[in-house]
Amino acid sequence: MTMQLGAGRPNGLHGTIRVPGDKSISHRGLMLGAISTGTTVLHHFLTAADCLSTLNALKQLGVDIARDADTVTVRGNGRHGLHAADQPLDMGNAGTATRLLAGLLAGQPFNSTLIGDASLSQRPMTRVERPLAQLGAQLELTDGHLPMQITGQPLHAATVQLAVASAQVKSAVLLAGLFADQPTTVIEKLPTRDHTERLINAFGGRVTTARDRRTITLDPNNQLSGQTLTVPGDVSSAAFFLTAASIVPNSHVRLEKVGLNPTRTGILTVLQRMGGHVTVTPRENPGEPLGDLDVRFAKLRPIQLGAADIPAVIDELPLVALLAATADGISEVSGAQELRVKETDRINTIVTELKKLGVAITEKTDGFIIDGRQTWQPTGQPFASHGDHRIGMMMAIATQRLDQPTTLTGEKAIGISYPTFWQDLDRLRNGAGVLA
Ligand SMILES: O=C(O)C1=C[C@@H](OP(=O)(O)O)[C@@H](O)[C@H](O)C1
Ligand SMILES: C=C(OP(=O)(O)O)C(=O)O
Repeated sequence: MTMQLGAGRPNGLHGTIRVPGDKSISHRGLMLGAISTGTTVLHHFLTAADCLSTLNALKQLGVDIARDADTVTVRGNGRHGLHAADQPLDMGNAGTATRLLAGLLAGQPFNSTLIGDASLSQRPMTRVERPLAQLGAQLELTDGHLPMQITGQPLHAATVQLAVASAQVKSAVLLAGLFADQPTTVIEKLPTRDHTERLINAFGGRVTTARDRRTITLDPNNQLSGQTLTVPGDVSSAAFFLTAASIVPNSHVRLEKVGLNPTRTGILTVLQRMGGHVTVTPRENPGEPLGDLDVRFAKLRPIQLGAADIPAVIDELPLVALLAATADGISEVSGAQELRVKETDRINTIVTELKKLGVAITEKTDGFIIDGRQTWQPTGQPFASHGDHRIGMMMAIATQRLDQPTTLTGEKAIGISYPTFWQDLDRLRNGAGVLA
């Protein structure tokens, strides 16, 4: 499918939006609700394809879940209440859902099979199989990938040192650890998003993080109980409009009620370091930090990012590339080899798409180098998502700087994480609720 995109607006993008709920928190809220006693209500749940894969898988496991617009009600089955599914669980495109569920299902008294779409079936699963095996889990992969057969086992305590900086792997071990006989400790390579830790505690569990921010211990001895919470806006979705307003002249955009968990806000640090004009107004919120972001067009400086910077900005690196493509100098991103195993090889798809804009970008094994001083000279080739939601949205944002219409193929992928992306973009193009 090909979509026509209008030329950028000379007056830029204007207005206020509230982006949909956080994808990471929506997945986790469902899973923890499912094994809690009592009812969990998630307001501002992300009703995108990835989170619906989690919702449907949990229904297949015997959980009663009702959805009314973006409010989801989960009637928890308690710690020992999940049932075997009679069909394989189809995780669609969702890496997070697959890895977290692998952890949750490893310690159940029944077997499960996980499958996924073509992209997910190429993503590495040994990264969860190995650490979970240390707790006694039995996962059988297909040449390191999906389909995954899980033979439910009683799990035991372990201290697990992770080989990759991945919140998905950490969370898989913690969710499995909820079903182990003794406390589980996970030692991360670098601190990664801590939504699982915060949410387990919010549901009445007990997770502690040492001062090094990398050593996390879970005590499995508490029954979780259902909660009512409002999912913060997804900072990874807000990042598209933070970028748009920063690179399209004359823009001024406000993003309300965005999650500002410091393990996720690398894009704000990047924008500040590049000389972007962003103001953060925090709001009171239990559990997860929240706030409003006000952003205006700015002339940007180049930036250098290394391995330690990557986890807090991992999903926003396509946008870092786009920001760098407008900056007054040479930017470099290193230590980002994890991008090669996302929905696409994102290093390759970023480079391929930005080259179509005439951007001076060089591919490295673990990142890219971009000279933003060169004027963009679009080649006229249609832009492509490559089936990757974040690549499709990055290019839709890039075209807001162009003064001619363009086309995008594979736009359907955007529904994986941001089904209302085009409405929000149109709203800002039309200057809805214009700001001074
Ligand atoms: O835990 C999560 O919710 C996620 C963690 C990240 O993956 P890794 O932890 O594997 O890097 C991120 O890319 C993904 O979009 C969501
Ligand atoms: C990498 C992503 O998601 P997942 O790993 O859950 O497919 C993403 O949303 O950018």
